[in-house]
Amino acid sequence: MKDHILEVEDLHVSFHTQNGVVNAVRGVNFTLNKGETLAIVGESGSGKSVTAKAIMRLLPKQNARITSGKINYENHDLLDMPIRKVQQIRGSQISMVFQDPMTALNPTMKIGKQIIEGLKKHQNLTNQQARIKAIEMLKLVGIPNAEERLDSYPHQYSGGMRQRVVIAMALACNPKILIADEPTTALDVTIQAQILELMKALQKKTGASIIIITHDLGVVANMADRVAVMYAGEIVEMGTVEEIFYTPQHPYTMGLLQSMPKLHEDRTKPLIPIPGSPPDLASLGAGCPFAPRCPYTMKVCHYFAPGTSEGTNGHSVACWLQDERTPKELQPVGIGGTY
Ligand SMILES: Nc1ncnc2c1ncn2[C@@H]1O[C@H](COP(=O)(O)OP(=O)(O)OP(=O)(O)O)[C@@H](O)[C@H]1O
Repeated sequence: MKDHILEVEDLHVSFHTQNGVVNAVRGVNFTLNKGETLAIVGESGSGKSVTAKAIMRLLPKQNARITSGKINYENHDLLDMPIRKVQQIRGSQISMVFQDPMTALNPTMKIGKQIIEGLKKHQNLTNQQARIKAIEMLKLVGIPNAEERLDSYPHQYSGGMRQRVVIAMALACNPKILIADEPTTALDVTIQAQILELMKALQKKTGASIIIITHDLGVVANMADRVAVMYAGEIVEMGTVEEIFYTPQHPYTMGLLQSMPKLHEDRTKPLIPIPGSPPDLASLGAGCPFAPRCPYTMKVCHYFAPGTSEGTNGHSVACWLQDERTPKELQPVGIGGTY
């Protein structure tokens, strides 16, 4: 696996719903390197969270099906592993932080007890050792009066403090991978910056790899080494953060760059939304799913889905415009820019 800690290969996930089968993730491939941060971006409903939940085997049993694919973690396929084994890995080697910290916290249990239980379960510590470590973790994430705060309930913490606790819990066992799904979306800008700094500092300390799912290009610029852009259940472009920001190749990526907030830009400046809306994942046609919204569409786009072309350094794009048979003059001039 070279320096890869995680390899996702041809992942397909569908949901059985009243409206038919929703193909939420359609052939996703990516690798995560040791110590790197990979951002997954895309509009709502593009399959970001479903991809993350598939890695953690946290999809709802009732209607979700992983129809094919492999998720290799340290040379073992997580999809082929008994769930008990996955549960051991989850929380100790791969941790997840969600947008709403209350999904990870039990409202009726004191914060200290929740952290201590997790530590005892995954690290075989005694009560006393786990308590010391819990205080240490709360201090590390900047909770004042950590020792006293162990005895508080989640509702006695502010939203930002609760998310710090969740990050402390997620990192308490030194996971090798942290998956953060919109971890700061619900928080105000100052707290958001503090939480991101905290994640980076902890990553530096532990060497963990991070997958961060976000709508915010400021967060991407601040955190990511590489970026995967998702649309309609597929990764349509993937590259380093510089490639994605400065030389985007997929018209969808270009549209996203104009429609999402950026770090150093006046945040009151109006954003330009991508016209139209994402396709119905229960009834996708044969062509490129972005074709109905694409300003550069060609005839072929409506009939055949594009393959993925690999550029330099792993910058890949799934778009007919980048096909070698497409005349260069039809290719859009990149709408990159500052971030
Ligand atoms: N429990 C579910 N039952 C049925 N369909 C679902 C379920 N969860 C997700 N989906 C489908 O999968 C698609 C992708 O969902 P996902 O949550 O991955 O989107 P996302 O890119 O993370 O969006 P957001 O940014 O809003 O979180 C959705 O559009 C929806 O159609």
